[in-house]
Amino acid sequence: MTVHTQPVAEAPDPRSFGLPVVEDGSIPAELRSLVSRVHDLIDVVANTGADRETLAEAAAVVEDLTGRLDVDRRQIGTMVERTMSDGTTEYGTITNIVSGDTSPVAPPLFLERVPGGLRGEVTLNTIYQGPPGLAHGGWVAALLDQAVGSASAVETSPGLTAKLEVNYRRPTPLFTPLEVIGRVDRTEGRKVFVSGEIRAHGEVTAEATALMIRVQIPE
Ligand SMILES: CCCCCCCC/C=C\CCCCCCCC(=O)SCCNC(=O)CCNC(=O)[C@H](O)C(C)(C)COP(=O)(O)OP(=O)(O)OC[C@H]1O[C@@H](n2cnc3c(N)ncnc32)[C@H](O)[C@@H]1OP(=O)(O)O
Repeated sequence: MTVHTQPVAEAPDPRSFGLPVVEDGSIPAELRSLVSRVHDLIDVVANTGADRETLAEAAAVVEDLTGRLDVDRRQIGTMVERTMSDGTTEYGTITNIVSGDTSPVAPPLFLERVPGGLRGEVTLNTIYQGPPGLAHGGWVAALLDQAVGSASAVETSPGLTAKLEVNYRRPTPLFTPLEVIGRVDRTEGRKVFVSGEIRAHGEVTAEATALMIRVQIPE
């Protein structure tokens, strides 16, 4: 007797909220390289002293490239599924401005799991400058928001930030490796109390406490 088996369709992970999902491993190396080159371009453009002729040429080249790349745009909300160092997966929007794989504006921040939360390293260039040589306070808050939000998502389930309090202890320097940490302190139903910090040379430059509210994951 021959038994015909049907391949079982894998149910979509509810953590992707029914949105299109791209696996991080399937992002072409060429796209990753382009994102990185454009990231460098943003920093260079913000600081260039090139002559007018070169600037005009560059603007035309970039305009042309923009036109060529503006095809098959991804749906807003497209998620990336990332496999962490411990083998677990997490979801985030692929263009997330702080840590999205395809965002040329993202620093980028790679967070890895540690007991109770996440830890990552990032070095900021002049794209993120506020005061001279220092990170903009809004970006410091954005890094902390992402770290605590992602920690809450991986330790419990995804949610939105209801409240974020940042204490700026010391200036956060550019061009210096920063350690970014987010952790879950306690959970009460949908409320997740989280905290995190940024360190430069081992010293805390900013710390945050936040309240994440877990959203209903569709059945
Ligand atoms: C369409 C949803 C899709 C979600 C998909 C998520 C995928 C995530 C994937 C991967 C994570 C990656 C990480 C991201 C990191 C970055 C995070 C951000 O940038 S988030 C954007 C900025 N934040 C907002 O835009 C929130 C705007 N606010 C709201 O939408 C609502 O206020 C919300 C959802 C936060 C709460 O609204 P309610 O109606 O669901 O719930 P209520 O009943 O008001 O609150 C629940 C409990 O929380 C308390 N609460 C709410 N806000 C509070 C506050 N500000 N302070 C103190 N308590 C508060 C309330 O008192 C209540 O407590 P009691 O249950 O009664 O004990």
